[in-house]
This record gives sequence, structure tokens and C-alpha cells, in this order.
Amino acid sequence: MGVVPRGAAPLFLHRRPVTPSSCLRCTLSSIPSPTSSQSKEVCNKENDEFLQWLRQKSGTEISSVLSVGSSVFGRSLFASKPIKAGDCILKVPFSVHISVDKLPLEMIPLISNEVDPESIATVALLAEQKLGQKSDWAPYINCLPCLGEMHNSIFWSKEELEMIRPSFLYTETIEWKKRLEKDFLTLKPAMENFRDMFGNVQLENFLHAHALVSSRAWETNNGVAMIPFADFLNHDSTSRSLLEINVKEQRDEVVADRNYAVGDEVFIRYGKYSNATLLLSFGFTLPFNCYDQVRIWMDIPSDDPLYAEKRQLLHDHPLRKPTINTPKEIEGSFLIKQLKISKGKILGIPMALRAFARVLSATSVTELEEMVSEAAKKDGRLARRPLKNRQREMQAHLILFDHLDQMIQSMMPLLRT
Ligand SMILES: C[S@@+](CC[C@H](N)C(=O)[O-])C[C@H]1O[C@@H](n2cnc3c(N)ncnc32)[C@H](O)[C@@H]1O
Repeated sequence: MGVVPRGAAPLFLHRRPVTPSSCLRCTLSSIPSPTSSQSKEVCNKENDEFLQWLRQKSGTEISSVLSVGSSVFGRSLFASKPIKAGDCILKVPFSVHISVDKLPLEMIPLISNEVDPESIATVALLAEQKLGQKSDWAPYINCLPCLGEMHNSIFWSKEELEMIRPSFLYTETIEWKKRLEKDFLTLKPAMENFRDMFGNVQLENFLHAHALVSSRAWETNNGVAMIPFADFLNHDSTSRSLLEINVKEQRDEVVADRNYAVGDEVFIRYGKYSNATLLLSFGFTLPFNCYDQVRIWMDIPSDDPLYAEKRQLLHDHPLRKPTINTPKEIEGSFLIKQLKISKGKILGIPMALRAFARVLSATSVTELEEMVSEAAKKDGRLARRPLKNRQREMQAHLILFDHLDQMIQSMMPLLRT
């Protein structure tokens, strides 16, 4: 899914069961559900109604090889026939999307373009939700998780959030919630102008609908859109299958990246997301996530005797290219991706972070000046190469090591819970 808020922060929690091997196999006629036989019937009925509706609404076959069922990841799609890598396994016409074009034209000028595109799709979803059984999308909307089933970190209690305070996700969650509250207040007057369509939408309804959008919508040519059926596919970071938009045929498609036997759950990759992004936007994390990354925050200690000189140096020689959108609070932060080997090289501690540690390790103005003249002789970038003074280079690594160690120690209580 190409629709996620800013992400990337350390996180080691699992809010949902995440063991693919414990997936329950199920087909349309037998859908295992976690509780009673009564809820199985509800689930079966919902799926039947949904598929019947989908066939009618799209006027075409969406998939001849997938069936709806449930696994530990919630609603899921399973191979109902053998699937081979390269097979196109589903085709969903654009006509079944829920997106901004479902809103009345007179409403569009009232929607500020300062709000997040996901928030605009949220308004379209709220209108369908308000219609209830009268909505053309009712069989689909009935399948969507209710508020209590959403685990996105914006829904965590104060106590739960407190447990991740050392993580950047804590700040990101709070910031993200503030942003959504602002979007809600910006969009509220437009919805009030169309009270018949929306009723009296409360912040809680907006946040729930927004989380549905952020966890199951894609960016399309028509803005952010909910794509029924495709959004029953669960995420696997190792999958190479993505939802593809076929503008010529006016439909979304998924091509299998591997063979599947009958009964296997079929996965796609929503994006190259870290666990923090997954938790913020989708409400789950992966135990093994090849796209995981951790944000390190480092600053010059306020009691450093060369504090002013180092700050000036870093101001005159930024370690990274400044980007327009870099918020102040992440200026001194560095992202470390999960260690992996690429073309024989281990990617790990970013060069900019090593350079920063070298600047921190300096104990005299002369050393700082040497860094500047060394940089001028090379490509202009400060402290990119190991310091000639081996002891000082060692010191820089120790500073880094200490910092990472402290960070890990502050996470320990988190890991024990
Ligand atoms: C696009 S929906 C997929 C269908 C969803 N399982 C359902 O019940 O409708 C995305 C949601 O599915 C769940 N999910 C998807 N992949 C998952 C995974 N690998 N582990 C845990 N939950 C997952 C999360 O709740 C996520 O917000």
C-alpha cells in the first residue's frame, strides 16, 4: 500500500499473532473463526454476500483462483486452485473503488487541499458508512474491522504508549494523532454542510475510518482509494507481489510471485515498511522484517567544552543534505536499517552517524580545523573517513557504542513485557 504517514522508528512489539505457520486453511464453504459456530455462520454469510455483491458491482470475474477465509491475520485470501508464479490472480475494476469521486461534486471545493489525501478518502468512506445498509458498498463495509479490532498505535491507551516512550514511535504516534485531529477539524465544516450525508461525525468515527483507510487503501490515479477484495490480502515483507494499477484496462491487478498450492494463504507486500510504520498505519509488526530500521537520536552533549564550536562546525558543514520537510526534531537523528549484506558490503551504521561521532570525539579546536581541511582536500564532506589519529577514531566508535548500548538498555523493559 503506497499510503503511509512518515515512518521509521525502533520497535520491538507484537500486538497481533504473527506466525504464518499457524494460519488456518479455509475456503468459502468453511471459514474457521476464533469463537463460536454462530460467528462462523456470520462470517460465512458476510463473505457470501460480499462475493455476490462484488460480482454484481464489477460485472466481471475478480478472481478464479482465490477464496476468502480467515487466518491469524484476520480476513485473508487463499488459493482455491493451484497458482503458478507469474499468474495474474486478481483483477479489480476501478469502478468498485471507494475514493473521493464518490463524494458530491459540490462538496469538493469545500475540502481544503491542506489535509492529507488519506483524510479525503476517509470522508468518502464516512459517507458510505453513514448510509449503512443503503450504501452500494454495504456488503464490503460490513466486512471491515470495527474500532475495537484496530491496533494502530494511535488507539493505544496512555499506559500502553508509556511502554514505548524510549522509541521514536511514541513521538510519531502523538504527532500523527495531532495531525489527524487537525484534519478532522478542517474537514468538519464541509461535512456539516452535508449533514444528511454524514450525520454528526465525531473525532472517534473519523479516527476509526482513517485507520481503515491507512491500513487498506492504495494511492491510485484517482487519489487514495479503498479497493475491495484486494484489501483482504495480508502483508509479507518477503513477497515481491504488489498491487499494480493497469490504467489501460482500468483495473488493479496482482501477479503471484511464487507458486501456491490449494489452501495456501496468498500474501503481497504492502511496501518496504519498517515495523514502526506497520504499527502506526496497519496495527501490526513482523518478527522478521527485512525492511526494519531504527532511528537513532544523537546530539552534542550540552556539557561538551567545545559545544559552541561543534555546533557551528555542523551548521557550516551539514552531515546530510537538508530536505525541505525535515522536521526540527529529526534533524539530529539517523536511520539505521536492519543489517544486511549487499554486493559484499554490510550496510549498517550510516556514514553521517560515524562522521557525527568523529566530530563529538574531538577535544580541541585544532582537531576540528583538521577535519575541515581534510574535507576540503576530498569531496567536501566532513569526517567521512577514519581519523588519522587512531586513538581518536577509537574514541569516536566508543561514543557510538555507548550511545547504542544506552539506547538498547532503555528498551530492555519493553522487550521483557
Ligand atoms: C489490508 S488489510 C488485510 C486484511 C485483513 N486481515 C482483514 O481482516 O480484513 C490489513 C490488515 O490486516 C492485518 N495484517 C495484514 N498482514 C498482517 C501480518 N503479516 N501480521 C499481522 N496482521 C496483518 C492487519 O490488521 C492490517 O491492518
